[in-house]
Amino acid sequence: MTAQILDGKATSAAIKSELTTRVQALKARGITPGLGTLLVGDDPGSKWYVAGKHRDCAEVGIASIQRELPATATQEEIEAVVRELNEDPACTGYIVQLPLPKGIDTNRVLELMDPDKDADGLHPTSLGRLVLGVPGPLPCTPNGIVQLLRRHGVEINGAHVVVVGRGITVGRSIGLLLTRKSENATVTLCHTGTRDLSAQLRQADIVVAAAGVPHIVKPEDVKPGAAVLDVGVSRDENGKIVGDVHPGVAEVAGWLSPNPGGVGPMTRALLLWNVVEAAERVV
Ligand SMILES: Nc1nc2c(c(=O)[nH]1)N[C@@H](CN(C=O)c1ccc(C(=O)N[C@@H](CCC(=O)O)C(=O)O)cc1)CN2
Repeated sequence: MTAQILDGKATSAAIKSELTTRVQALKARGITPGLGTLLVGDDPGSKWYVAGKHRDCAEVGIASIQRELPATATQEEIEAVVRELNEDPACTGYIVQLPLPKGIDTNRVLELMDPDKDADGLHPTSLGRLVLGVPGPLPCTPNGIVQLLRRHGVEINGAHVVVVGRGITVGRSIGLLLTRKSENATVTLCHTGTRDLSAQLRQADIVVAAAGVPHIVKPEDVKPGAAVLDVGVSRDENGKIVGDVHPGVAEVAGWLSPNPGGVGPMTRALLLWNVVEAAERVV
């Protein structure tokens, strides 16, 4: 078997095209959605991701507000910019690019954000709303995964999903989405304390690999025909991306998200989605 591709590039392009129409409708009613970004430090990867977010905004007609601080910025200086973005009417949603430099209390920064402007869906209020089933921004990578599966016709209803990794951006939050009545999956969350990861993986109809451990999901761990989403990003000695999923999985799985070109572009598209939805909510 050679797995069918869960094509994040094509799917994100389709979502961006839908969002362009929604942005035009908002503009016709006098509302211009604006995404703010706060980048602290000069990490080349973070710079590249932030630049990509603004390119995406330009593509769909969302305005851009870019704030940058040096790596030496203090907690107070970062919090001052967060307060400015909270007050800026042109900024209808924003993100603080992660990770923040060592020594900065990230949770304190995130908690200071106006939850109604949380474009990442990672503010404690947004996660609480998700638990309670109250409308609000959804975490971008988990929502991107749900969209990628739905738009390729992969059955989520009743599926057993095994998630590897308990980080807040993906592992911990995706279970909240997938166990909603609208998705109706059963979710097992595996992590470094899981005794027999292979045994868990072999039960999965859908695998979400978000551990950041190269090739942690091996072909012999995957049930034939399962859908496998490769979220982990590690780099080899040449800087090339190495995912959490071994390439041999393509011979066993029914569906596989490439990495790059799978979940990453979806994360970017779902960020724009949150900005548009937030603007639509205030109309
Ligand atoms: N505030 C946030 N910080 C971070 C997030 C986030 O969602 N919110 N996620 C990551 C970085 N990230 C977005 O910020 C991100 C990473 C990767 C991609 C992506 O499209 N990757 C490409 C490959 C790119 C490459 O070759 O390096 C792909 O998968 O095809 C998008 C967004 C950490 N910080």
